[in-house]
Amino acid sequence: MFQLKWLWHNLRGDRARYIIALCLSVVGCSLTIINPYLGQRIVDTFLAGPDAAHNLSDKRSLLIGLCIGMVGFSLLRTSLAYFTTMLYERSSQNMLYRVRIFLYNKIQGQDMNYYDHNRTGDLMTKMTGDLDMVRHTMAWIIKTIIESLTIFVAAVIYFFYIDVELTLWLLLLSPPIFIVAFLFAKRVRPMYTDLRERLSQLNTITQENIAGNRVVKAFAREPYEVQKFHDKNVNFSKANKAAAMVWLDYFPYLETLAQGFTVVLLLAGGLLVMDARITFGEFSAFSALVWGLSNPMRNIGIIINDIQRFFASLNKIVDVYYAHPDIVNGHNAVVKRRYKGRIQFENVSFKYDNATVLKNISFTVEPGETIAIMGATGSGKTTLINLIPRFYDVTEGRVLVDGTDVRKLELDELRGNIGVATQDVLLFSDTIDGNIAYGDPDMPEEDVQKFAKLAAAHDFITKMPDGYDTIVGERGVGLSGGQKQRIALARAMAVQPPILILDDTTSAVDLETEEHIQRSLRELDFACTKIIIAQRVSTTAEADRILILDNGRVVEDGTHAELLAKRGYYYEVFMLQNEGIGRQVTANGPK
Ligand SMILES: Nc1ncnc2c1ncn2[C@@H]1O[C@H](COP(=O)(O)OP(=O)(O)OP(=O)(O)O)[C@@H](O)[C@H]1O
Repeated sequence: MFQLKWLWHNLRGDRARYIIALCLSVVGCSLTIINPYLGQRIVDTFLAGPDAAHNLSDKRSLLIGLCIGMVGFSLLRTSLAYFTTMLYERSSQNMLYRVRIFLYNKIQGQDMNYYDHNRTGDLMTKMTGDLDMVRHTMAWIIKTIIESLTIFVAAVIYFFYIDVELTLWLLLLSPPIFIVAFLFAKRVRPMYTDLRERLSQLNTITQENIAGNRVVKAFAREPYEVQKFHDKNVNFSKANKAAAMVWLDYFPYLETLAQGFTVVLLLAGGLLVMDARITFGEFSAFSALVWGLSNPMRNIGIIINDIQRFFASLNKIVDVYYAHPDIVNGHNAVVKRRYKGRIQFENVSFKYDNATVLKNISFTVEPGETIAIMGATGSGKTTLINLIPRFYDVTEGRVLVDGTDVRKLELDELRGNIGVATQDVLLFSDTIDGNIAYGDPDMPEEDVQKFAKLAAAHDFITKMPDGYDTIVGERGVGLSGGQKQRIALARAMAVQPPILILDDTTSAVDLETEEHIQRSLRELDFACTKIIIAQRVSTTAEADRILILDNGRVVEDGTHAELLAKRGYYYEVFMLQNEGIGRQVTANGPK
């Protein structure tokens, strides 16, 4: 069975420990028949046998020996159970640790397409609840199955040894119990798959809500969000109750049948005692061990419930476990090269699923050139630059860096040569220093400050209470939009890449600061090809070339002056913006 194979595979490193735990479970549970046997001897020899009174005075040492034996075996069983549980816990926790690392690496290695199609809340559920269900299976479900089976088999063998007929009478109850259990399992299985899905929706809502709490507050939508959460919570709770109710439908039958063991024992066993076919001691052994038959039957419901949860969780985990990104590292470069920074797009088209976003785009950027990309929102600018570091692969055509198709370049080397400041700025919960030096944690303090100055961030950073050691919260909470952008820009420049991609990075900074940044970008002390997405003519005007995108196509391509002369989209934007900013930029370039 696939699930067991998967568990076995991932138990690597702890297999011996786990097998020992299973063996000890079997040994420990087999010992359960010893005390009823000793009890049987005590009853037959000292309480109910024909020579009981005589034996009580004559064989006192045997009685003491049997009693000590009972206490000794109880202690032995308890110690074994303690040791066994420890082994189960250690092996299952070790496995959980390994699989969690594996899954985390898998998730890290996925491409953008994967993240587009997977909800964060769902991935979090896989990494936490689902993985813990797998651990629970190893440490509890399999253990309980093995122990219940061992006790059942040991009790049946012992019963057969005492009286075959009475044992068969008792076993008559097993087939109906298995039928009821089978019907229950069949009905409850889809419910747990559904339950797992609802849990994931609940987690997704919670995660989105916490991450987006500023938007929620800004729109005063707390009651709406509470209601949304409430709906999902009710949804999950209802599914949980429904699954529990199904169990209650079957529980009375299972419980009655399990109780039936005692009834059959009392009736049939009592008759056999009266017929003197079995002794009182044997009857007492039967009654002491009858739980060995009825308890596993009672546990069946709980075990089936947990197994179904395990199946639902494992199905989710293997989605990640066996997921293969489309964009992979073809080979590992021994020495990472520094590129010159030549970028070519050759007849590039791109589709997200079925929607074509870029159509037949061709252009070349020479090393050291600065190219600006402008266009209406949704025209495909971000998508276009995402193709250079291979966040996505082209659908048609080729993207080349230094004359080589990016799909043939080593991925880490390629990405290591590109500094990106994305449109949505994400800063980590770390110091400002740590955020700027993210691409090179060994970066000296002076360099961090140098790039912060270039990004016009140094002044506001030094005014903060702890300067560069100020911890910025998740998503850069505590900083303004423009401040976050400047830290992200410093982070991108700090790796001194031969290719720098800036996606609307100065949209939230004032014009004066932007000018400072423009100057810095012009005067960078390392060779660098720059691709800048911008909406302001003041940003694009100085670029060596400007591309205008419209609906996924390059509709204008030229210098500032050439595009103004064309009197197309760029000219219109220029006119609109110049009216607003007092004609800072002229048709001959910026002043
Ligand atoms: N991950 C995605 N999955 C599916 N469609 C997407 C995805 N990202 C963007 N799109 C679609 O692709 C088109 C181009 O988006 P893109 O982000 O490249 O535009 P843009 O020009 O950068 O816009 P903006 O200036 O608003 O940032 C849009 O229609 C958008 O809805």
